[in-house]
Amino acid sequence: MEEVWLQAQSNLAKVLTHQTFNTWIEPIKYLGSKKNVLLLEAPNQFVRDRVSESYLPMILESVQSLTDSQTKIELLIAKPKTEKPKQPAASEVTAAEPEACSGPDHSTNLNPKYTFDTFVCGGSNQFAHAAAQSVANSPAGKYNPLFIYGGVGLGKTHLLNAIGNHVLSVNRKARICFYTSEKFMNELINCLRYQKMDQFRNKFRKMDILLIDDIQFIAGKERTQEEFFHTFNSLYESHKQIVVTSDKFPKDIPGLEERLRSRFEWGLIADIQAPDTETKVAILRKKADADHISLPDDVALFLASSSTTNVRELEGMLIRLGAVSSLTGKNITLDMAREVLKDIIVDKSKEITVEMIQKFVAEHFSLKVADLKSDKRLKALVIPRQIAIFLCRDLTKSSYPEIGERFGGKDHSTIIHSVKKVEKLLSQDFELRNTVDTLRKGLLS
Ligand SMILES: Nc1ncnc2c1ncn2[C@@H]1O[C@H](COP(=O)(O)OP(=O)(O)OP(=O)(O)O)[C@@H](O)[C@H]1O
Repeated sequence: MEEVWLQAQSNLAKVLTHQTFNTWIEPIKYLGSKKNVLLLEAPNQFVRDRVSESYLPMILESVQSLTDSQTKIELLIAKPKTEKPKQPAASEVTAAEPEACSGPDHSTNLNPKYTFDTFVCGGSNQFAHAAAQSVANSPAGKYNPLFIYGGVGLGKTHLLNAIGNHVLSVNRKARICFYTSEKFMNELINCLRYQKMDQFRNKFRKMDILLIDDIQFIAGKERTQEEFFHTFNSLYESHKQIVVTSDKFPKDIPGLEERLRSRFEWGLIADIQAPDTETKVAILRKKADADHISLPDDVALFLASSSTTNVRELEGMLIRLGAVSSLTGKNITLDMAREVLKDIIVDKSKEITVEMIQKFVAEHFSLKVADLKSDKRLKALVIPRQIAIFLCRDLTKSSYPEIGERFGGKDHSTIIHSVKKVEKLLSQDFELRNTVDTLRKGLLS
């Protein structure tokens, strides 16, 4: 059975990111077996709970594909050791002692490029921009917490950094920290692993300004929400400023604890909408000037008229044009932009087919389309297959039986099961959610 566990781990390593694997799967050790039960051991209760909550079905599937469907898993908690915990190997990126646990952290994580000066204010973002400026000018004043929400690539992170950079420019000694909620969670996990929660708490609770990006990712993460809740309370009670961003309004974040939701609503909630064409042109102009790219008006308008509202994508187009221009020595023209961006500025009416999805997903996971259609139960195939099926349901008009037919004649109940499985994982596993988002975006672009 030990061999089985090692093989299951190595199969899981292929489908999970390095970070997830190192944080959750690698620390699980083989303990023994009795009858058809595989006994595994988590280093502590926190890891045990989190793995049970989010990864056990995956682990079980992996183990059963190597043994049989009767195999069960019992995940126990390791007995506390009295000696000092083993230090991680240098190669264990995520298991490295977190910043909070390795002494005072003087770094703010702020991106110096994201300031109010480099932010273009237009109708779509003026409310959030004004709120951010007000907070930057008088932290912990009227608007505490400030909750900024809006779609992907609309400037939330930029504004969050702008607040921090402004405060720092006025007061170099201000204690500011910018964190994504994912980094907050990973640091929490590592501090729990190394039993250094005091340092974690001290670090965050001594801040003058706490800036947390993409707070929606802590939804459903019980322990992270609890710790964030206490951090929030401690800062709020000491009249320190908290600013968070999210892709949704607090009420619309599934899995967000009620007590956090209500706190986010204590202060000011400001949204950022998709930019209109004029704002897109103004952003492109500013970016072109900053990067010394000569951008004619008609080309700026051509880019701005593309259907994307994601400013990051617009910037990407501009950077690509700038690169082609400097490599070929040719000026940017409308014809050149049309040619260079023909794969990016796309015909949105393009119809997505099951075959396109199968090919795209297979390429993404370096698999054969035939493997996706097969009935093989290898872990490295099961998840990509389920994702492909989910995307077919999501992006095409095909019915369950039609999708089943195209996936090697599978029964429609198998297709429904796959769709439901991915739907469930999407709310628990942000790595999987990122993968699905990337695939969806790639197919739509
Ligand atoms: N109004 C704006 N003026 C100037 N640059 C902008 C503006 N809005 C967005 N950008 C730029 O677009 C890029 C994406 O913005 P940002 O990362 O802040 O988006 P976001 O809303 O945080 O996205 P995500 O949801 O992916 O976290 C950044 O390079 C940012 O500088």
